[in-house]
Amino acid sequence: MSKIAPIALTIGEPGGIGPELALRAWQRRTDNALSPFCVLTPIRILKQAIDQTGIDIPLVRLSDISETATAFTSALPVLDIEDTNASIIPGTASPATANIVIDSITRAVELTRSGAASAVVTSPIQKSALYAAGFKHPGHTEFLAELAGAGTIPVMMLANAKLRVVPLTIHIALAEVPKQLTSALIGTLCHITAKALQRDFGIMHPRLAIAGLNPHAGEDGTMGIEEQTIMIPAIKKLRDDGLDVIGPLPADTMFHEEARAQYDVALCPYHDQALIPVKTLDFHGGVNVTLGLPFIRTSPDHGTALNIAGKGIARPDSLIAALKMASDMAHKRISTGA
Ligand SMILES: NC(=O)c1ccc[n+]([C@@H]2O[C@H](COP(=O)([O-])OP(=O)(O)OC[C@H]3O[C@@H](n4cnc5c(N)ncnc54)[C@H](O)[C@@H]3O)[C@@H](O)[C@H]2O)c1
Ligand SMILES: N[C@H](C(=O)O)[C@H](O)COP(=O)(O)O
Repeated sequence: MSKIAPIALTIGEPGGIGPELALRAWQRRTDNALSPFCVLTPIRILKQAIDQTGIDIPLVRLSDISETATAFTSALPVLDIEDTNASIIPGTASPATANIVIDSITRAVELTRSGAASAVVTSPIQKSALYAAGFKHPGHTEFLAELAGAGTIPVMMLANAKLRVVPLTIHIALAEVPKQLTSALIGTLCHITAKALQRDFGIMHPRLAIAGLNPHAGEDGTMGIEEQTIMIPAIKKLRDDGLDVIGPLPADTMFHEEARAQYDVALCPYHDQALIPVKTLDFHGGVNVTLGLPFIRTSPDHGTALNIAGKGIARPDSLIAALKMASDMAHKRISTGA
């Protein structure tokens, strides 16, 4: 298999489960055949997680990310981020550590864009704590798009072995959804999704299914008109462009097993419509991947889980799945030259 550069893993919210999951993932590196990764963080955050959880693994401070592969066999590699020395309390998210969280993401993107890292894998952030510190982006997805440069349109996709979903609108109030859902938005996001499924997931003829916004996909315009005015014209245009698209489908009946067999990805007008089925079908196997970026980014599908942070009981499955997906994507891009 081709060799890839190391994966850059961000620390996420230090008071959440991110630090202990990094320890656990390294601990299970051999069983899961994980590609070498390093964590971008002040090392004391991982030392504290070791003390608190009892996950007793060796750490090694790198002077350069290129040392990751050699170090990875015997210790978890750590690349330093400037410390604010703010105290960290497991189970409490704090704006005082926002600079660490943001620097870790920014540095991971720099390393990946320069080719020193093959992918960014992000640990969960506590959005409210970052907002309190002045962070202006709804989440990673939008922040990464800004770091990627003007004109980047990021597409959030969550995937597990049973389902792939894309929310067409992301972190906005439900009342805003009908205002932001346009034919142009649907068209653009469907094209980005189809291209990414071809390039990174080996699905050469992707089948897209679009969920309606209203109950029963509007019941022919009697329960809402957005299907008629926005969604059906967008789907017609996408078919004219050569894409395999069905919809708008009633959202309540498109996620059972036989229905899921009809498509490769479901695109849904709003966040919860897309994320509830995927997280319900397989929470611990889910990965959040951002399509449309000029670099690879994946993430576990769960959040900071403050209620269990520091106890050593958080499951690393989703982080491991995210690390594996990032590595698979990087290998595929090398082998196909894509
Ligand atoms: N990629 C990200 O950065 C990301 C993703 C989702 C949520 N979040 C943020 O996380 C914060 C908390 O969100 P939430 O409470 O809705 O969701 P959550 O995923 O943090 O927690 C939901 C439930 O699942 C459990 N859980 C989560 N991960 C687990 C794991 N690895 N092992 C065992 N149990 C686990 C938690 O204990 C909790 O009971 C919010 O600020 C949210 O915005 C961030
Ligand atoms: N919407 C995602 C979820 O609920 O899993 C999550 O908040 C992550 O968003 P970012 O990757 O943009 O931070």
